[in-house]
Amino acid sequence: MSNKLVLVLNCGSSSLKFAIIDALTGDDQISGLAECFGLEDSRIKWKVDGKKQEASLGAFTAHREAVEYIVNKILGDHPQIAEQIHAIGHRIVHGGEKFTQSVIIDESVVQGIEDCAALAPLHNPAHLIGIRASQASFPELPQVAVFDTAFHQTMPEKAFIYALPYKLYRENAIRRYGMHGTSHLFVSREAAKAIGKDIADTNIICAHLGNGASVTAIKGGKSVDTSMGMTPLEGLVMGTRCGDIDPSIIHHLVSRLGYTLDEVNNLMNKQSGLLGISELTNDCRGIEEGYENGHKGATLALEIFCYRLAKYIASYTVPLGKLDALVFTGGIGENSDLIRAKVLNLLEIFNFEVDDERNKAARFGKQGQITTDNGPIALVIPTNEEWVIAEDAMSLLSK
Ligand SMILES: Nc1ncnc2c1ncn2[C@@H]1O[C@H](COP(=O)(O)OP(=O)(O)O)[C@@H](O)[C@H]1O
Ligand SMILES: CC(=O)OP(=O)(O)O
Ligand SMILES: [Mg+2]
Repeated sequence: MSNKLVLVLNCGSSSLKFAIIDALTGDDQISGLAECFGLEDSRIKWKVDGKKQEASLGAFTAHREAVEYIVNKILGDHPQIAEQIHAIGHRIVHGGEKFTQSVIIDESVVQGIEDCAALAPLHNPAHLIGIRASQASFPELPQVAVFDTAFHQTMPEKAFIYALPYKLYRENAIRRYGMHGTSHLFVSREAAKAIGKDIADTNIICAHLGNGASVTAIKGGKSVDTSMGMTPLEGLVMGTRCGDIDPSIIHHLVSRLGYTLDEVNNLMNKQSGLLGISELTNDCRGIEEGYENGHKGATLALEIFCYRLAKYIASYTVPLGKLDALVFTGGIGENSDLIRAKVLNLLEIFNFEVDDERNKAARFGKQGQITTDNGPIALVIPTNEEWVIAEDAMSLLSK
């Protein structure tokens, strides 16, 4: 059978991740990242057959130029790959309540994504630019939207309604939506396979720890609670995002300390989290290095990150009742044996017993159990959001 390749685009506010991926096997033929949009040194990096390449995109360029570069230069150099692309799959962070599953993009879908932009102002406008650019570059190919929020649409009202006047939900769609759904879905399915259980009978807590981070309680394959909220700001401590804080701090910053609302938004999204606490870096590798060298800020940031995460994990035993596996994924979850061990030790009440050898072995893309066989199971499962997007695109198009 000929390969069914899908070009997957994940447009962020200042970057674009892409992959050309086989929907059947999940293997990527080409993958890369265009970054520093709008700055003097916008650039693109990619990998073909394990070989890394890099180029400048030109000063002050952004999504459109990046898509054009992918089409004209990268695919131009690899026509045998280009001609096997059947569809474009777009990661869309916010689909509100309108999109409960992936859809083929038409003008009404574009309008729907635009309608959700107020709920994800950093993400959805960038996705729309990516959709328009790839429609222009690939007019003959179908485009599919895959939503981060869709997986969490199974949450019950008690998990998604804020304790605000109900009218704000009814009239303004203000509620918790949750993100990283594509990752939580993939990882929970793989975890069920790894422990030899049917996903329908499985209770899993999944911690996706990347630049953004969220934890989800998954019962019978369905999301029943998750830590991100109306936007990706709620919940855990993240690279540059604060996660949960007392909402009155916003009023205090504006009325007493003279911040504008835009400055507060920027502060909480881009200057907080690991970066804000450590006063060193948002990158977990740098935080770990600081911690090893006795850097006070990095040590505190690491401690708060693990403490908040452990508290969330413990609280998700409430909707689940019982736990078959705790799963770590995302750049931090897949690589930081230090953070995993710290979190499992904080969860002592559940009797997790870290197996140091297994914990060290499950890094850099390797899946595995990281606890001993004497207690509850914690696993590392590398995520693959791009594969889910490619699979969804091909299965929608074959209907
Ligand atoms: N070996 C490692 N040890 C600890 N943290 C790591 C390691 N490799 C990557 N990370 C961390 O993973 C995070 C990025 O995760 P990733 O899932 O790639 O993010 P994104 O949300 O952009 O997809 C960064 O904080 C990075 O420092
Ligand atoms: C929703 C979100 O936080 O995405 P990312 O982790 O890619 O920033
Ligand atoms: Mg990611």
